[in-house]
Amino acid sequence: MAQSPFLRIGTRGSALALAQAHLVRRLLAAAHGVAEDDIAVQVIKTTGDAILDRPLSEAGGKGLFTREIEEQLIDGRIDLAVHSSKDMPTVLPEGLGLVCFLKREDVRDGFIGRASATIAGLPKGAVVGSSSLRRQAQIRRERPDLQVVTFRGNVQTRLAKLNAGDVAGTMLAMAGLNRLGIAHEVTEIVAADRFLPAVGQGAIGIETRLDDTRTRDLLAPLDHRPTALALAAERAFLAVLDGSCRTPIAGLAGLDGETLSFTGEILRPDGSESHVAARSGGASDAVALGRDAGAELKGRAGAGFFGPA
Ligand SMILES: NCc1[nH]cc(CCC(=O)O)c1CC(=O)O
Repeated sequence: MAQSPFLRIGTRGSALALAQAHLVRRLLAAAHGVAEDDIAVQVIKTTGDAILDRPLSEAGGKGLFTREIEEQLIDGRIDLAVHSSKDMPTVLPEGLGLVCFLKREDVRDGFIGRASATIAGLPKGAVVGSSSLRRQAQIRRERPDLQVVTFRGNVQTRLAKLNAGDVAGTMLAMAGLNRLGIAHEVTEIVAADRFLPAVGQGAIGIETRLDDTRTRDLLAPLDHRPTALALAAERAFLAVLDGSCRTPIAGLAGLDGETLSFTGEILRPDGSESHVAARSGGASDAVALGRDAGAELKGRAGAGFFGPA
């Protein structure tokens, strides 16, 4: 590596995070005609990586996976941080922003079943593992008889628990499985209008200091406008509703020509009730579309919808 690298990327150390950071490194090297070795990838351990024994929603939520990385951005020890947009809080530290989104991967969830290839085929009362409150609620809505258990750890840990027979099935994002080259494990791909995905699912987001024009200019060729517009709508929706991380929320936007369509959903944790709001409009209205759908659902849900605070 050169004396001082062309760029310094910060990332978490999970296999998925590393795959994503290396993808961004490859794209940046190709876009600017530099060697991949001239772009440093720095692994940063976060509080979230260290907590494996309880649901993250109880440990303090989404910021747990980003704080240490953001400190290094602010200190200038790294130039950019590569994230799964899905894991990013809607409010970022002062001076930082998600300034670039790569073209989105598959937005859908995949079911990996052992007792049955499909969710519908699972025996009555079967145990399904999921770490996501959204997926837990969506599974319970379809199959109130199933026992849904919280299932933490990275993708590999979860597959190991599945193979050990701890559960009859689990659900993971197709995007992560594709990036890890293990999508062949999936026994049922679930359509996005059946399990509406998490806000940001499948989209890699890149965070920088907002005043770092050099890095922002270097990232510009990687930015995928349809994904960025979809994320603007989805994150505006989440920001209206995101009282806490203990809330099953889903949202997905897509650009067709210059028309942006957004669908958002909130669910009771037990899946017994859900509400959907949809909006479409011009690309320049992305934030307003998401916000408006969020406000509608907030009004329809009323206090206590997501359960006791
Ligand atoms: N919270 C973990 C997480 N964050 C992003 C992904 C998958 C990749 C993506 O959605 O972009 C995953 C794993 C999963 O949900 O299966």
